[in-house]
Amino acid sequence: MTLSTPSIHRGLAGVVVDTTAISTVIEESNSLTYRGYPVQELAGRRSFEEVAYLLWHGELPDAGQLTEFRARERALRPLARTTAELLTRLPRTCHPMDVLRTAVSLFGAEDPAEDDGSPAANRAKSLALLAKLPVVVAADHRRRRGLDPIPPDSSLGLAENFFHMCFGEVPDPEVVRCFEVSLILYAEHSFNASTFTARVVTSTLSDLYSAVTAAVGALKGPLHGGANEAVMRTLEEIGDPARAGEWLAAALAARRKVMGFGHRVYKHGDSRVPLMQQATDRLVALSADPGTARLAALHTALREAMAARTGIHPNLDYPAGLAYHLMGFDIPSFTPIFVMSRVTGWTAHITEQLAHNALIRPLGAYNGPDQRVVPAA
Ligand SMILES: CC(=O)SCCNC(=O)CCNC(=O)[C@H](O)C(C)(C)COP(=O)(O)OP(=O)(O)OC[C@H]1O[C@@H](n2cnc3c(N)ncnc32)[C@H](O)[C@@H]1OP(=O)(O)O
Ligand SMILES: O=C([O-])CC(=O)C(=O)O
Repeated sequence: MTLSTPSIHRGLAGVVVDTTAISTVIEESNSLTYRGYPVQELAGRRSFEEVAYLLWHGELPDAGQLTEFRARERALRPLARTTAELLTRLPRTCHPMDVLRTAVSLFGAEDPAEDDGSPAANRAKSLALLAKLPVVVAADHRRRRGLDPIPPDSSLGLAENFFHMCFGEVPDPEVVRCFEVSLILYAEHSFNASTFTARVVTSTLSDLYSAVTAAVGALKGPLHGGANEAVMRTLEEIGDPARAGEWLAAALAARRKVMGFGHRVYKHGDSRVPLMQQATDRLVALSADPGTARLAALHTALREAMAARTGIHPNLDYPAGLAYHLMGFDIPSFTPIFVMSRVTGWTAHITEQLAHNALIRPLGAYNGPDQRVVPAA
């Protein structure tokens, strides 16, 4: 008997698994829209809080809705004392993504409505995550330096407050704006690996915290969100703009993946890169550090060498990695900052999955041994 070979889609490349009304990449114009609005226009004209509202509600808020939304986000920031204490007991050497993953899990454990999957309950949980995750990331950023946490300041917007909780001060408004642009560009990207992870967990009718915990784990990997940290480590490894070409030749010969380059969907360049690169260039111009010009030259040299040798374009993580370094964050906090933003997209997808749920359960083509008899023990 001959069995017909099923077609295999390794990595689900090119497979359309469901519909979504949240965002789309438009191939012809190489653009990305959130709920129909070009992300570049949103980044130029709106705050990150407005974009979060848009992703969750489908429309931008009017003035009254925005005022209420901002007030609720600010009120939800403080962590429960038990959660804050538990997080400080994690090893100081663990990666901040481990801290964040644990934090989301703890938020679920402390929420009496954890298993209420109604749209209203999930919206409230999503807003609480948006408000609390920056507090966790900032406290951990300080813990790594042996410093006490700075409590959230409800007079400050989300981005400004995050800087204040990390460094005790709010930087130049242009720096805050570059940060906000990065949060808006990172917020949502359709069925990427971490969002798909959240949808898989949700499809079993598990709770929102479990889905977000799993998504944090998926984003940590260097082929996905972890690449923004890997970009800075690559630049550190190369060290000198003059070495970029030689380093790249050796990396490609060793079949190493160059972090911050390539994309599963964009094959002609990531639509978000030009705007993020513009923000990064602005940060370079604002920097008072004498080493910045050399670092920026190295960043450009590697991009140009990669284009010349492979034709592979940078993805959003390439300019964002350098931008976060220039803003003063240490490398391990780059992917956690991505989480602070992407939690908006994940939770929008969780709501959408629940509204039209079907258990996500693909098939595998078995290629193990033929059926055999268990030998007697
Ligand atoms: C926000 C984000 O998550 S954006 C993505 C962040 N991730 C990274 O920057 C990690 C580096 N990039 C990569 O590993 C890949 O480009 C991915 C995982 C993002 C996309 O991968 P895929 O769509 O599966 O493409 P795939 O890995 O098959 O690449 C096609 C070819 O280009 C090569 N290629 C793709 N990206 C890179 C890269 N960054 N460095 C070197 N070669 C690369 C592959 O080796 C492959 O070559 P081959 O056909 O000779 O084997
Ligand atoms: O879409 C992807 O595969 C990865 C990505 O760029 C993102 O999640 O922002």
